[in-house]
Amino acid sequence: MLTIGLLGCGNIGNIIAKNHVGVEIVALFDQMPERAEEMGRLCHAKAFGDIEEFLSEDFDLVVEAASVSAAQEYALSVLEHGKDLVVMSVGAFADEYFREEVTRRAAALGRRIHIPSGAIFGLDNLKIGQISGITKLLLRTTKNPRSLNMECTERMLLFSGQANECIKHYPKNTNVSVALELAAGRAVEVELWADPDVDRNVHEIFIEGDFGEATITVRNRPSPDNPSTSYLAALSIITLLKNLSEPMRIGT
Ligand SMILES: NC(=O)C1=CN([C@@H]2O[C@H](COP(=O)(O)OP(=O)(O)OC[C@H]3O[C@@H](n4cnc5c(N)ncnc54)[C@H](OP(=O)(O)O)[C@@H]3O)[C@@H](O)[C@H]2O)C=CC1
Ligand SMILES: O=C([O-])CC(=O)C(=O)O
Repeated sequence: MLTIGLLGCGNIGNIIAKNHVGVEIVALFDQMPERAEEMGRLCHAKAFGDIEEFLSEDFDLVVEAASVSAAQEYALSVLEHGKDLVVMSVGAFADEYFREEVTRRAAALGRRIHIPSGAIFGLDNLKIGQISGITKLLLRTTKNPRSLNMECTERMLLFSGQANECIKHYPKNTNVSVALELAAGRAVEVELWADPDVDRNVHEIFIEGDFGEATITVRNRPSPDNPSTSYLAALSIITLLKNLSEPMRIGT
């Protein structure tokens, strides 16, 4: 069975710990050591307070569910320790130089980096953008101000522009925009709205290209323990882990 180490023992980490399928969690790390220890009691895995010791433990793959800065800080080290990597904080790869460095190192070391579909649908066939023209790619994200850690009394446009700029300002809320960018192999326009009248994390994706047009609307339930993060994101990573060791691959 695939063995994993969880880097980040917050909301997504806890959902994985309680619901994982087809993998064994053996090691845990969080910058708040008490969170790793508490989770260790829950899933009988070893909690580490030191990243080097965590990465030196014997397991196959690190699941990062911590933060964009954690992904940037530890990705190379994970690969150097002979482990594959699942990155939830995909905004880390908005930095092209960093992305190329990590990809080069993974190739040299024979390691793999997996990016889950996270809080959206449609990432699979959007990859056709790597071989066929996509002329428009817009993500409109709308969240309750609570999910954005702010207050407002009416619908308000917080950001309009490119994904790689948006993620710098909203690293806890717009990782999906960078996932879209990586899948399609082109820039993504982003609008980020706060709306006190919505109780879901809504992602509307507008795509036009040689294939035709597509519009995808995802109305996500926020996670009970972290309203910034949609519950779908945690389900997505659990499913990715389940599928990693299955012989048949589904989706582009
Ligand atoms: N790709 C996608 O579609 C989506 C991605 N995400 C991203 O997934 C990640 C996890 O989400 P979620 O579980 O809800 O977040 P939480 O904040 O609930 O949990 C993250 C945990 O990781 C810890 N952490 C943060 N930085 C570091 C670090 N440098 N080293 C070790 N531990 C660290 C946090 O500590 P502390 O509380 O002290 O910061 C916290 O305990 C986030 O980056 C989020 O933005 C979320 C939704 C969708
Ligand atoms: O969970 C969501 O709805 C999206 C999110 O926070 C992100 O992409 O960072």
